[in-house]
Amino acid sequence: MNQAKEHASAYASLKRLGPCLRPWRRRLILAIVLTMTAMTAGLLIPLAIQRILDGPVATGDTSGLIWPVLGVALLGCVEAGLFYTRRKILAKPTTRIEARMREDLYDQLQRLPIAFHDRWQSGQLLSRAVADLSIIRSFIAFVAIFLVVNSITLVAGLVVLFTLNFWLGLTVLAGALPLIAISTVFERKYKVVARLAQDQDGDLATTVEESALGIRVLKAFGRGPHLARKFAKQAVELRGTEMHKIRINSLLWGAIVLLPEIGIAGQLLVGTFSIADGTMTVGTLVAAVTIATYLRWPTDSIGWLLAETNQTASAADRYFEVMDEPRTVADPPEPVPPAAPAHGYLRFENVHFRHSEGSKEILRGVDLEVRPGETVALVGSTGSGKTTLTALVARLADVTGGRITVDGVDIASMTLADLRTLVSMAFEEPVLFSASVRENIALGTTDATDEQILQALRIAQAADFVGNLPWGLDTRIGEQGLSLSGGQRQRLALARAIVGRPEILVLDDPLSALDVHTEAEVERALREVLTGVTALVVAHRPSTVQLADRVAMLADGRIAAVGTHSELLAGNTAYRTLLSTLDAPEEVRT
Ligand SMILES: Nc1ncnc2c1ncn2[C@@H]1O[C@H](COP(=O)(O)OP(=O)(O)OP(=O)(O)O)[C@@H](O)[C@H]1O
Repeated sequence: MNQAKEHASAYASLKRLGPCLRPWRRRLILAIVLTMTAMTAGLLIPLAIQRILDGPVATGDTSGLIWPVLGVALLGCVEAGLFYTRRKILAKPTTRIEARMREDLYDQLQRLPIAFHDRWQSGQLLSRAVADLSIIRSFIAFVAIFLVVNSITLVAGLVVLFTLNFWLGLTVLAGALPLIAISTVFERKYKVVARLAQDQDGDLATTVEESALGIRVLKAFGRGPHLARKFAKQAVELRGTEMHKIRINSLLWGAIVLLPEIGIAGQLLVGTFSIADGTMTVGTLVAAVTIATYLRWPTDSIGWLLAETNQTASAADRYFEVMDEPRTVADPPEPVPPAAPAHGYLRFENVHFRHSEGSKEILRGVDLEVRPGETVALVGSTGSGKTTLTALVARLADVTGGRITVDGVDIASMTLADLRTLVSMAFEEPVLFSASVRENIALGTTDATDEQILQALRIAQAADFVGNLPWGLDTRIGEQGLSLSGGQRQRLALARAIVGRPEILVLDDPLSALDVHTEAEVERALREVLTGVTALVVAHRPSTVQLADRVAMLADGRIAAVGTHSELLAGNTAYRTLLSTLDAPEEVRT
């Protein structure tokens, strides 16, 4: 990409922040005006000094000294007061803008399809939600304002200098121009390294997060040292990139210190000769040097501010990368309400599914009906697509062909909220959140009463152990419920699935983590719930098959056989073979 294109793309990225800033534009403009006024006050101080030196100091007449001195003090107070006010009036908009963008990002993450989350590392999302948004906040609060103000101050200061004395102005300009050119070159290099550091930071966050979540697996397999080495390697890479950033910055700062000093030396040289031949006053030289010193921050900062601007452009790119992801699983433009009253009649009609364009088709024409109140167990060899099929019922992904209906209404034509009131799920891996038991169960339905929660816990055989927790329903369960046993977590996940009394229950083998005794208890309880509900249950164990009225066998992306367990056992060789590969007590197989 050439330089013009790069600038255009950084500008385009920053321009996209416009709508986020629009509600606060008056305050932002006021902040720029206040900062401009403060800088002007600062620029006037050297002119007052010139008056003092060429007046009272040169003539020895101190009678008129009071006004310029008061003027300097007043200008100082105005400058300080305006800087304070700028910070104060910007605090609210910048933190609000950051919070709003963070909320929007979180909302987008909730609405993006599972396929997106399968593709993206969570650490990358975390670093976008935290580090990148804080870069954007500091850009709005500081960098953007000073980029405008410092550029104007630089031009205004040079105009004042040229007005004081042409040659003094030229000397400062001769120092400033190469500095700005050098800064611009460094800034371009810095941008590339800054983006690399942001991405590496995201990778590092992913490793830390995954190691924290998977700590049990890592310990059990003794993989801690391996992960530690991976982490150390990533940390060293990030350090290398940060060192590269520091090297670029050091060279820039070298130029930033050297060139203005040379400019001041030049001013002193020109000024002293001019004073000697009587074409300049001492006051003018001191004023010019003071202005040149005052212009050092606006000059020095241009490169750094441009680098920060580029860093913000890449933070904005990273933010909008996520925000631009299409919400492929979304409400239809003209939703159809579910049938009323709902019966929970679930039908798969020639359902096809593939994960992405061109990838292998996992489901290749699934036809299956689950009648109201019926429980159908879904069996199939590993990788045959059972989990995929169940995920389609709650639209965690959308079918790529055919359709799924509930009571004759295509689920793709309902709102997601309506569909997810009708359909509830429990997964093989029960995920619990860092919250109270009550909050974890109430995820299943937003307006659950304590009575409904307790009823769901009783059915899932979880009421006793929850009752024994130190604060009952209010007990906070650790991150992902790690302080509970696998069986306890699974029972809470089941309670969550049934608390909203859905018409259709989809269970992706939620019994797999339970011991034989507890599994039997939950199965007994489930039988009660399943009476009034349509259920599709993925079964990995023959004992789970016992829950079902009928069994559907998935093979080669289609339903290869449907019938009762005994029918299939008696008449289907493939079913018998499949069951023989599953882990089960002998008595269940017959
Ligand atoms: N995100 C994904 N992208 C591409 N392929 C995937 C993805 N997730 C799963 N698959 C593939 O889809 C196929 C079906 O997977 P699925 O998890 O539905 O099988 P399953 O029958 O539930 O298996 P198991 O009994 O082992 O749980 C597998 O071949 C799997 O590798």
